[in-house]
Amino acid sequence: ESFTSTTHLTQLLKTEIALAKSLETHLKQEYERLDQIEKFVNVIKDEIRQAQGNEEYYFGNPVNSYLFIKHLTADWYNIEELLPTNFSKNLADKWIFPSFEDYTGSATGLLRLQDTYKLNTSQLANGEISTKFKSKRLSALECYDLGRVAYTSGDFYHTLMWMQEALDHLDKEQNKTSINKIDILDHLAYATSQQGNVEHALAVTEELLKISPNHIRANNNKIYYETIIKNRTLSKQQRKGDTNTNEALNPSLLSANSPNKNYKVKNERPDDLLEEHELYEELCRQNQTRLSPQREAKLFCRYRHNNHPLLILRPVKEEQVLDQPAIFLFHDVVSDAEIAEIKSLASPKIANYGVGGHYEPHFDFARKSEKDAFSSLGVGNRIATWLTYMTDVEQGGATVFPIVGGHLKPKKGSAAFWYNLYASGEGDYNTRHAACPVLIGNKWVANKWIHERGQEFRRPCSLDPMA
Ligand SMILES: O=C(O)CCC(=O)C(=O)O
Ligand SMILES: [Fe+2]
Repeated sequence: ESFTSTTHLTQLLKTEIALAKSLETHLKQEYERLDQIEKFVNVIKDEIRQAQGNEEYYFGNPVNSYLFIKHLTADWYNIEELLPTNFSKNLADKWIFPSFEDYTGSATGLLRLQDTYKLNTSQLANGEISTKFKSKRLSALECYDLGRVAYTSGDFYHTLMWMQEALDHLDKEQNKTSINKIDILDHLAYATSQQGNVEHALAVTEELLKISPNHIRANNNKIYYETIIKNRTLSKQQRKGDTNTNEALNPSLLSANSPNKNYKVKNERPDDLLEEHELYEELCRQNQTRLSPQREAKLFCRYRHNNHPLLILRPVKEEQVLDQPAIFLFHDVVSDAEIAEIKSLASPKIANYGVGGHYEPHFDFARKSEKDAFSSLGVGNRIATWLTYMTDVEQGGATVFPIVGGHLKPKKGSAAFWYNLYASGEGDYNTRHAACPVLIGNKWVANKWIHERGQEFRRPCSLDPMA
């Protein structure tokens, strides 16, 4: 019978071999897929174990909260693709997930903290935010992903730092499969050249080509970088009339410089920062107002009652923290119960700052050019600000006054007070202020703006514009 003829069976054996091979490949892919999902589950289970019941402390660490948002966005998007259709849709219908903007926002917040508080990339990546606060050491992939966010927004200053860091971590990692060295080198070379280090970009590109000689972009870039260096050298030679061969033209010399061996590269922060912004950051790094002894001598603390019967029984602790403009702190003016109540009232006057959360320098009053700023309210301009601090902030998050050098550290239950307008109704430009990024902890504030209407007797007008 032909069905059992040896020739036929031999033919079918080939089929079986192909089947076994194909199934094995499939199984291998399935194991890899499940392995990836399992790794992700383990990461987030570990995170839950650390965060649950300890939320304030855990999320008060900027690296922890950045990674947390990343797990629920970028990382989850990658895992989603490994799951059956509708799996994630069913979850998304039931639960709130952060958006991709939340992810890039928290990355930007982390990079902002790095700039404002001059945090060293390696220390941050090793989880050493400060001597007191530690978090986990970032993996090469996590460093790379942070660099990717910077790269996508055209921020090559931070891309360079984080790709370099990713490379250093990769060298030390046992399990190197998490991220491809080629991808890191590719980004590093580009960021490096964008930051003006063409020779180094060429060295990095050559390092990449050693691993992947046929990498198309790298090959093109190599030619491009070499051309730049050559033209630059030529023009230098023309200027000097110098005919010596420049060292930079010798590619073997360049590739001898391994890009991950502490190669000194120029990485300057873009210098389009406003002078005010530099002042603001500088003030954020200080931990107090710096005043001359003469000015400091004018400041005072006292109990204040304004002849109000209740306040006579229990006067308010008043501390003047700045003379010009006069800024006061009133201590222990709101109770925990009141704070809880205020926090529950979602309103634009209440702010909760997250990772790197801040508020750039601004005035609370409307300038003359902004004629209609508060017209819909019909209450006039903001005469004064009463800013209640509803949390202590472990590190950072001060309210600073860049023009006059004021620095107020948030203190739970205290409130800051200052006049934005002179009695004439003119704005006091020295009241320009900002909220520094929160480095560690959580910051809640409530603003009470006191408007002009209704204050006519309490603070009568003056005709002197600066009174
Ligand atoms: O949060 C702060 O320290 C200041 C907030 C502020 O200036 C504002 O909300 O207008
Ligand atoms: Fe303000």
